[in-house]
Amino acid sequence: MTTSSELLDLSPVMPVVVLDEAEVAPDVARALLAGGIRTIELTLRTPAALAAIEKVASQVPDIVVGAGTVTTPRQAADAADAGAAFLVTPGTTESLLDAVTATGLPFLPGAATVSEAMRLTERGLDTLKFFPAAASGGPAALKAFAGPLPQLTFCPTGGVSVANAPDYLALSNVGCVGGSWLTPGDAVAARDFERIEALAKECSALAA
Ligand SMILES: O=C(O)C(=O)C[C@H](O)[C@H](O)COP(=O)(O)O
Repeated sequence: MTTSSELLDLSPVMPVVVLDEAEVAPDVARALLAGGIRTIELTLRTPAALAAIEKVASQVPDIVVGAGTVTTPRQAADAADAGAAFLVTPGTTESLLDAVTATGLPFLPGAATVSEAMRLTERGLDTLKFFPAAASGGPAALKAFAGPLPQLTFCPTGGVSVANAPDYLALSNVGCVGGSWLTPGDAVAARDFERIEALAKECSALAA
């Protein structure tokens, strides 16, 4: 996997995962894989995140592990050092873009408006995260983006569910959707990997 566009082709849903304990990360990744999901975005929202990325990268080589919630240049470098294979940012600033580009990793920069998407196009980028998707207009907004900006492909995230994912996935400019519902906090805390696998199966059956 060398490009962000290939990243979106791996699974119809990119799990957005928040972990409080790094130890559980490999089993969460294995449950997702068993359910047919081939990517995992571990968000840098918790102190455990970088260690979790390291563990998945070294122990579960069949899943493509990335870092999400990358909001500072330092986090971009730290995630790359931890072994992240891709980076995801909720929004973009010039310094953050410089830092994620410097890692050499594929990345999904966040945009919520046409102007933000156009600025990223000026930087040579064509594969973006649309965040917060539901609050920014949902599928109707993305469908409208495709008129003036048909060259862009999005991963909408934020308020996406198994129920509304098909509405996004049916659009010409959506490669996959992202969401946290595959790995509910209570399922992770209870080590209920069967539930995570079942949620992953439901997602991998969605048509991309
Ligand atoms: O953490 C980030 O980098 C984000 O940009 C936000 C997450 O992708 C969304 O918060 C997930 O949204 P839900 O699936 O609605 O829980």
